Amino acid sequence: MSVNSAQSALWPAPHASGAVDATVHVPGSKSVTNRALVLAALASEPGWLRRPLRSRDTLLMAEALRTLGIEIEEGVGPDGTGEFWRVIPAGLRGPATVDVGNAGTVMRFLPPVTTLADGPVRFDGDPRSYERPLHGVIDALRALGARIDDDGRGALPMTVHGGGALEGGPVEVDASSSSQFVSALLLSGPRFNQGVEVRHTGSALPSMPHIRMTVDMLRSAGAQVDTPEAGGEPDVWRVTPGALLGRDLTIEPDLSNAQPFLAAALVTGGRVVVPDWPLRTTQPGDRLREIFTEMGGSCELTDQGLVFTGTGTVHGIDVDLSEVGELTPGIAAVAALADSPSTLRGVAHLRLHETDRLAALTKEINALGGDVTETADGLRIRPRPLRGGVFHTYEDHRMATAGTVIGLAVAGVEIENVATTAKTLPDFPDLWTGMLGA
Ligand SMILES: O=C(O)C1=C[C@@H](OP(=O)(O)O)[C@@H](O)[C@H](O)C1
Ligand SMILES: C=C(OP(=O)(O)O)C(=O)O
Repeated sequence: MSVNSAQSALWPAPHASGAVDATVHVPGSKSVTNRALVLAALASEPGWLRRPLRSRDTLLMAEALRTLGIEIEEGVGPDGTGEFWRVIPAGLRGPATVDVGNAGTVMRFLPPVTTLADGPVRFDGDPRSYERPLHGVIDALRALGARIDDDGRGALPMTVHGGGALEGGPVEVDASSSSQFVSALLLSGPRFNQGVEVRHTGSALPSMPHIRMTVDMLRSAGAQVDTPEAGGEPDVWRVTPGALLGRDLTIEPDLSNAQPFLAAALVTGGRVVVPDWPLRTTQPGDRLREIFTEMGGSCELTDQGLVFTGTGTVHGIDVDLSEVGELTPGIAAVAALADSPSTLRGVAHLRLHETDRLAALTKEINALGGDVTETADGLRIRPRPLRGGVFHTYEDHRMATAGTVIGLAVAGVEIENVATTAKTLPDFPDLWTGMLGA
C-alpha cells in the first residue's frame, strides 16, 4: 500500500461486545529506549539493550547513530530474554544526514551528540518537525560553543558543524515548550569538556518525570548529576564531565502505551493485565494507576504485573496533566465517555506536539457528537452520547489510540491512518484485536 493510501485508509475500530478480559504484553518504552541508545553510543565501552522498542521513533534513532559511525548489532537472546541491541561506541563521524521523522527525542537529543562529530551533520524530518520547537537546543548549543546553520527560525532543517568536541559549561534555556530541551543537554553533558549546567529560565517546565528519567539513566551509566531535588538550586541541573559506562539494560514496557489497553478495561468494565509493570519507574505512564482509579477503575500490582479492573462506570476528572502531558489524548477519550464533566489542565504545550493535540481532540470528539472546548491550557469535556464517524488522526499515534478507545464504546467509529501508531506502538491493531479475542 502506498503511503498516501495507507494514510487515508479507514480502520473500523472494533466495538466491544462485552467486558474485555485479557493479558497484554506492551512493547518497550520509547523514552527509555531512545535515552538508552544515546547513552550507549556515548559510552566508553559496548552496552546492551534488551527488549528494546522497535518502532518508527526508535528505529530512526538507531539509524541516525549508525550513520554517525556507531555499530548496533541486533539479535535474539536466550529463552525469555527477547530481542537485544548491542551498541558498540565509536568516534562520531560527519558528514552525515539524520532523518528525525517526527520524533521529538531524535530531533532534540541528537544535535548535542553531533557537536562531538568530526564533520557537519544535517538534520531533516517530516514537515511537522519543521514546526516543533527546537530553539532551546539550538540556542543553548551555540552558547556552549557549537556552530549551527539553520534558516533563522530556530527550527529544522539545520546543520550542526561538529568540531570533535564541545566546550560546554553553564547555559540558560527556556524549556517551557518542551522538557526535551533539558534532557537533550544533560544526556550529552558528560562528554562536553566542562560538562554542562542547565538553568531553566522560562515559565512552568512540563514533563518533569521525563527529566527525572534522564537523570536516573545518566546516573546508572556512571554520570554525576546534581539536581534541584537533591538540594540543588531550583531549575538547575549540573552534569560533571566523565566517561559513561556501557550498561546491560532491560527496557521496561511503555506505560503510556499501556494506556489504551487499561482504558479498554475501564470503559467496558473488564480486566486487563499488563505483565512486567515496573515496581519503581520514572515513566509518566505510572500515573495512570492513580488517574484511572479516580476515573472509576481499580488496580493492583501483582506477580503477574499490573491488574487493572473497571466497573463499567467512568467518572470525569479535574486534573493537572503538566507532568504527564503525553497521557492527555487517552484521558480525553475516556473522559468523553464518563458520567460527569472533566477539566484537563496544564497542557498548553501539547499544541506543539505531533499535531496541535488540543485542537485535534476538540474537533474529532465533537465531530462524533461530543462537547469539548479548548481552554488556555487544556480541555473541558462534557460527556454526551456519541455517534459513529471518521476519527481523523493527523499523523499522531496518540490520536489514533484515543479514537480507538472511543470506538470500543461507540459503534461505527473509523480510525483514519491507524498505521500512524507505528511511531511508538508497533502492531497496535493486532494487539488490540488480540485483546478483544478476535
Ligand atoms: O523526553 C521524553 O522522552 C519525552 C518528553 C515529553 O516531551 P515534552 O516535554 O515535549 O512534552 C513527552 O511528551 C514525550 O512524549 C517524551
Ligand atoms: C509528544 C510525544 O512524542 P515526541 O517524543 O515526538 O515528543 C508523544 O509520544 O506523545
